[in-house]
Amino acid sequence: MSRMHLNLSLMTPGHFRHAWRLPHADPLAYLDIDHFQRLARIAEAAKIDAVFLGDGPALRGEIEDAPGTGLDPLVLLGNLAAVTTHLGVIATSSTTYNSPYNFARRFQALDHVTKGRAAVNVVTTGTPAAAANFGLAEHPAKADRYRRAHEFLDVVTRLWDGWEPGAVVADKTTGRYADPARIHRIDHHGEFFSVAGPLPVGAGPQGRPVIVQAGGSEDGRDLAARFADVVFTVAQTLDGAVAFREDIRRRAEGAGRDPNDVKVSLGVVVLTSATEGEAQRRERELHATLPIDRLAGVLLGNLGLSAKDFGPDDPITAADLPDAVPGGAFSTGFATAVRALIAQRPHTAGELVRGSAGGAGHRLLTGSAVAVADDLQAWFEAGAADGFTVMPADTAADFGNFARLVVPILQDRGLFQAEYHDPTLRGRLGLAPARPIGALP
Ligand SMILES: Cc1cc2nc3c(=O)[nH]c(=O)nc-3n(C[C@H](O)[C@H](O)[C@H](O)COP(=O)(O)O)c2cc1C
Repeated sequence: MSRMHLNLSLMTPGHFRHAWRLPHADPLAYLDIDHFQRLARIAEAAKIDAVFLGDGPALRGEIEDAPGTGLDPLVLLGNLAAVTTHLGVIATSSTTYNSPYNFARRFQALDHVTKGRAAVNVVTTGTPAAAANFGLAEHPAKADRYRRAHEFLDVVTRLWDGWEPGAVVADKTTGRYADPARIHRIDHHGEFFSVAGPLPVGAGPQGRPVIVQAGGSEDGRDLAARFADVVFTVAQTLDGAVAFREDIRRRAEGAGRDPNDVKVSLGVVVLTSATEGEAQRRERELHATLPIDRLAGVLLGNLGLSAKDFGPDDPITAADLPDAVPGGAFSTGFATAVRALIAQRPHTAGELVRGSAGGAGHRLLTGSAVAVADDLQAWFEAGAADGFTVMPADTAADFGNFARLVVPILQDRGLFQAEYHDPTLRGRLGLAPARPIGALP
């Protein structure tokens, strides 16, 4: 029986960003390293593959009603390496608002300090506000962001591959430390970057950190087909998820890769408790924290609709939707997921907001541990994903509930690992050893 992969998001206070209002919640937990170390230990005890943090280099969302983006994921996740031994760490980082040399160096360092458990979730950044933090008058157009991302990852992977195995000889007798002939410059000159290389040190245990990609547009899918080891995706419908995974595998094959070397990790917001009744009660409590009118306006904007035309309780039909996702949407992937839901039947913006935990697209799965396990098993066995990136609805409750209540059911069914069988994340994901995509001189 094939096994699913499971990642857990550390997003705090939860994928319900307004969960900070609940009586038990600590409104500053998203800044507390003890909170995150506690979560990392819970995840490792459950044999979770990796913990994950989304990110954007700007204050995102309305800070007036909820915390948005939190601590820099690289700094935070690097700290968790010190309190874990097997748990992978997936830090989101931008190809638009970074230099490839520093990016390559930082994630190579993360692979060394985690002893082969590092992954980067590459995004082109969906938050226009980031542009002003980097001296740009406006957020680059998506096509330009993706063209830059291709060159960016080509440079990064070639830098990661720049030191051949055995470049360090460390001969104490002759005093020769390394063989310069086995350490390669890349001398890249392209549209966006000029980078000489090499990096100051050689590769970590994985050769290359695992590359996760999140972006569901045509350009996003092409980038994933060429570089991604894992694609983090979003779907509200089973058919939509199955079609996306088939498309990614087809595109990877078209890029000359083995489609089994690209794993699809489907995002799902999980709200689970020991009983169905308690889960439903908690869902009502979390829904009550949402500023529905404002969030409905954000969601309508992502669909290319206006809050002037649709109130939170007005049904949106497929006929109301523009032919294509608007260019300014946070993510085509998210908007496509919601459009697929509306294509099944009309939904109100309020329903869509509640059904995606107040966000813009990930499916909310509420239920008892058995019901959640049944649902994940059904989507996995239908070919919707190679695994899931589980986003706790209320991290203070659902992170631990998922790890302690749902994971053992999946393990008992033979659907998830009961032990860590490989010390590196790349090995555990069943990925081919890292190999040069860009040609070394
Ligand atoms: C599942 C998923 C997760 C994403 N997470 C982030 C994120 O954490 N930060 C971010 O800036 N963009 C995120 N995005 C958006 C894209 O990565 C990217 O930033 C850009 O908006 C293009 O997305 P698109 O190809 O889906 O249109 C995410 C997209 C998807 C589909």
